[in-house]
Amino acid sequence: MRVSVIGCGHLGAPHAVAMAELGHEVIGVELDADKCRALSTGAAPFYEAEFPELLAKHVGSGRLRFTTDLARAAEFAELHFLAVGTPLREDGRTYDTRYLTGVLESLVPMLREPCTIVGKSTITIGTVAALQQIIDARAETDGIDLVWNPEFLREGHAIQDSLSPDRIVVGLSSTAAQKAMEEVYAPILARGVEMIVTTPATAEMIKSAANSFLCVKISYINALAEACGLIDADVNAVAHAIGIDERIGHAGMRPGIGYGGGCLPKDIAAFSHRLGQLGAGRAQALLESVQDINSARVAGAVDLIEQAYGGLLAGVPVAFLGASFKAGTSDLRYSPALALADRLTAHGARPVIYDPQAVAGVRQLRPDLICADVVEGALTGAEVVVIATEWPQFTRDAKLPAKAGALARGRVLVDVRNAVEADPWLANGWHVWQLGRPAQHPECDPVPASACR
Ligand SMILES: NC(=O)c1ccc[n+]([C@@H]2O[C@H](COP(=O)([O-])OP(=O)(O)OC[C@H]3O[C@@H](n4cnc5c(N)ncnc54)[C@H](O)[C@@H]3O)[C@@H](O)[C@H]2O)c1
Ligand SMILES: O=c1ccn([C@@H]2O[C@H](COP(=O)(O)OP(=O)(O)O[C@H]3O[C@H](CO)[C@@H](O)[C@H](O)[C@H]3O)[C@@H](O)[C@H]2O)c(=O)[nH]1
Repeated sequence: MRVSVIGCGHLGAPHAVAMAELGHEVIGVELDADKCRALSTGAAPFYEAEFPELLAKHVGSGRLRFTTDLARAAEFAELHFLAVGTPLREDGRTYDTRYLTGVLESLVPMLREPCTIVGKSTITIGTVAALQQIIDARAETDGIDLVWNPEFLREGHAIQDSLSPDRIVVGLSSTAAQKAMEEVYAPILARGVEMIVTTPATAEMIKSAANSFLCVKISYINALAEACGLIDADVNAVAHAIGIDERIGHAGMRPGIGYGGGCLPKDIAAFSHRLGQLGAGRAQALLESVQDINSARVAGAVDLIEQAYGGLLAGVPVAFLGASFKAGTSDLRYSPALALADRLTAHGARPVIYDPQAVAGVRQLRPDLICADVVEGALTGAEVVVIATEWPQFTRDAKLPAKAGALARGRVLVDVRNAVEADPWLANGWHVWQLGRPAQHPECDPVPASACR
């Protein structure tokens, strides 16, 4: 098929590449000229595994092109994916849909043939009906169908999730639209992936419900981490043990400093507000308490760092490892790691940030923060080492404890992602602190933490 992808960011660019990999002719439309230029030369504008290779392959073959000119897409494609951003408005609880409405207001009058417009951006309940009105008012030809096809990809797994999704959800209202969706996803459907064909309203609900449930799970284990901290119990052991029951599962049960990123925080905020508007007060109250738990995580991490250091943090040099909102991405949107760096700074600490993929982004976004180009730069002279993002370079490198020991002044490791394997750190004389777990000490483990101070 001839396909366009309008908005080539963290969702749209991998989706465009995936569509080319499925065999379609693809034109990506990206408003940001620098990003568009980079993509056109096969250069990835952000870190995402497997993306650069497939981008170069399909730009090279000519099957995938990028432009800033929407008119080229209007003329070329029989199916248009919308993948522009839907950030929160300043009120912090409703989506700003101006990018979606802007694209539709421009695109629809340019269309000369019947075609399918497929929304992938995340929206709230009732938005498709409002967007349909734009099409009805501006279309100059019949046969323009609007479908909502929410996306479930995770950053860091964007290619894999696009090519092998768990399910495909399509909210639509015509058989022509259903045929178009079956055609564009045919190679995936042929592998047995289920396509859930439903109404636009149900598709909107499915996406909001999925992301908010992920938040519920994360906040549940994080609330248990708080409780474990009160009784010297081990939340990692709790998560492991309860997750063996397949009704609970291990996925999405890693305790830490809370969910961040460009999706979960905004999506649960918008969904809970919308539920309130719709009169679903109990569901709204549930999601509000999930958000409260999440908001408290960063402050809890500062308390743990103070406890681990054994005093106030004013003037204390901290090796701050990690800045992106999770491992596997350079994305800094709503990063709990950056929020923690800010809070430590507000307590007078002196964090020096190192991240394997996000240092350039931090320097651009937050020139006030101090960054190091290499991990050694952050470690040198540190009194405390904080693992703020669970990159395997920090959590699985057995040589890091000795390297850190040679460069740092203190031997205090605080892992606010509960992801580190403690043994190599303990063997190198480090004290290891994690959220909702008893501290581990080199000489006197398994004696309770308080006995070591
Ligand atoms: N990031 C993810 O993993 C993910 C996953 C599922 C759903 N989503 C949803 O997808 C949407 C996009 O998210 P994102 O993370 O890719 O955002 P993003 O900010 O990375 O990308 C959006 C892109 O759209 C471009 N754009 C804006 N207006 C445009 C226009 N008129 N024409 C062409 N391009 C335009 C922007 O320049 C930007 O590059 C959001 O609704 C988000 O909630 C994102
Ligand atoms: O057990 C866990 C899992 C995740 N997180 C945190 O939760 C946030 C989100 O993680 P993840 O869900 O992996 O990242 P995203 O790439 O933002 O993906 C989510 O948001 C996308 C945008 O809507 C959806 O498409 C995906 O299905 C959904 O997982 C990050 O800060 C993680 O560190 C935890 O703290 N514990």
